[in-house]
Amino acid sequence: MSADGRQGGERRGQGGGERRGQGSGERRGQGSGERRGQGGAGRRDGQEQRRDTRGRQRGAARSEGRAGRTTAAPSQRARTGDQARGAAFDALRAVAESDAYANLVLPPLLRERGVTGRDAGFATELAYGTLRLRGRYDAVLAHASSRPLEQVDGPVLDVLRLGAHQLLGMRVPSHAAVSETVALARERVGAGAAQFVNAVLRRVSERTPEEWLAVIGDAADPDGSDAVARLAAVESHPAWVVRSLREALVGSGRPADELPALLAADNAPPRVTLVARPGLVEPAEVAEQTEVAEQAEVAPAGLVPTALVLRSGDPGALTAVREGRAGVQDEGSQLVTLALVEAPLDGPDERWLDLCAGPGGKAALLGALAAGRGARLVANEVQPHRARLVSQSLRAVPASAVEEVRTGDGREVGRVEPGSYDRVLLDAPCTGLGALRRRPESRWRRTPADLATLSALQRELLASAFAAVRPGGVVGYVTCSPHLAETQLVVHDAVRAAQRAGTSVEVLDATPVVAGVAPSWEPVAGRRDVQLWPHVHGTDAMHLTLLRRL
Ligand SMILES: C[S@@+](CC[C@H](N)C(=O)[O-])C[C@H]1O[C@@H](n2cnc3c(N)ncnc32)[C@H](O)[C@@H]1O
Repeated sequence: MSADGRQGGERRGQGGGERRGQGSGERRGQGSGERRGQGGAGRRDGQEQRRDTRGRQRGAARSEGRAGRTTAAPSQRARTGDQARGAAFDALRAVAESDAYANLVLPPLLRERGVTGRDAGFATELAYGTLRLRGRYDAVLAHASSRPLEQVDGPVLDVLRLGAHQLLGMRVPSHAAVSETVALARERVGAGAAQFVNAVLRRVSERTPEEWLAVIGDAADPDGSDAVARLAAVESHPAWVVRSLREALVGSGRPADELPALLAADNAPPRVTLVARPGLVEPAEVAEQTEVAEQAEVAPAGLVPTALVLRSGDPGALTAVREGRAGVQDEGSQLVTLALVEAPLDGPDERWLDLCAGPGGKAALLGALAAGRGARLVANEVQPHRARLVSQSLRAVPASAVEEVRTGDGREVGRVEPGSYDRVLLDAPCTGLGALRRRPESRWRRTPADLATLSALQRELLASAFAAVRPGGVVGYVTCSPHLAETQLVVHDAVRAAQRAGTSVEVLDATPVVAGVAPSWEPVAGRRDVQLWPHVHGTDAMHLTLLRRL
């Protein structure tokens, strides 16, 4: 909870995600790989004071150069609504109408409107939290509304969801949450709809969040026999995702009863993790820069030595991040990259390939490590604009360690350059079901049909990786999805297909390698691959299988 009675907002830029169709991985702009500019909540600057205890902006009119409006009648002032809520609403509409990504539309909206500091944090948590918890809030609103939600216009429903998140997810005082949201409704969807919003939100405010969870859980699962339906409603995930995550937990050797904790972790804003790229900057130097930047605070992230958690402040304010010597990168991404580089290898270790490199977070870490070992990296990416981001991400890596950043279809590389690389990273395009906390809307967009398309692509890319690596070389197969159809099944099928085609590949035991780079990580009995989890490791649910071509 913040000093003004609301829960702290999410840092801007936290809710990563990629453009549609680009599969998984880190967020766009990450380091330049991941997004920058995570100002938002938690900043101890003058902006913090600008929101009063009712969650309203104070002095916003003055700071936005519209001081003249403050002389208007109170009713007229209310109609101007609130810039932060307005921006959150517009982001939700862009997501609904234009298939936009919230984390791509909201930051520019906030910049254009001069919403900064604490207000930006409020708007970000409001938008991202509302999107993540949409399923839960729709179940609540269905109870509170006199009309079936299917008959409520999209913009009105989005206003209601924003109100529900303030009441139940952000603990904005009820009177402020209702009156400010009704003002927003009046401004954006009209007076009649505002009355409806008022009536529904008042009903929502009559119960505590805990009471609502019991109500919607019981409605979804009246006789206590359908745990998936209950969890889907209460933890706001589509039922097929709940089932898939349960299968992934069990299939990776974890107990099914961890499922509620996993789903809850998907609903929490992720922490901002920095990578200090080895040889380019020391973690201690990054920490010192945060002292200079004053508004930042870092601490070791805990799993791998390159990772630091940025507790507050804007990563973009750090010189090392601006220069590309450090970046914003999930700790799981760091772990799998470090593990590939540490995998035992006989013979030369000179030429590395990142087969699906965009936007370049792992490529930058690989490049930094390659520079320290006298190796050279080829980074391949199918989309030209993402290949440009890879180059940007590699800007601090010595040129001698970067052979080429190229645009091309990774499925062709094995055929065109057979047996040419000592280590190959395949960070495959995937559903991103392991990074739902970063991509607020993605759980509602993904469908089981995506799995068929993506897993076919993953198999082809892995076949290409097997062909591109030299005999004795190592392939790291990585996804930021734990879905078994994208992890274990793809590996199993691709190994068998390679065998049939005359290429022998063995699955290496990744556990000693990962234990070497992440001493606090605990292996799971009976498994040679590695599956990370947000509720256990605080990372995205990254998967790693290490393979050697024989
Ligand atoms: C999971 S992301 C990679 C994230 C990246 N490794 C990082 O750490 O920043 C997958 C990438 O694969 C790219 N991709 C999709 N199909 C591809 C293909 N056929 N060949 C090469 N890259 C492809 C996508 O555009 C996307 O940039």
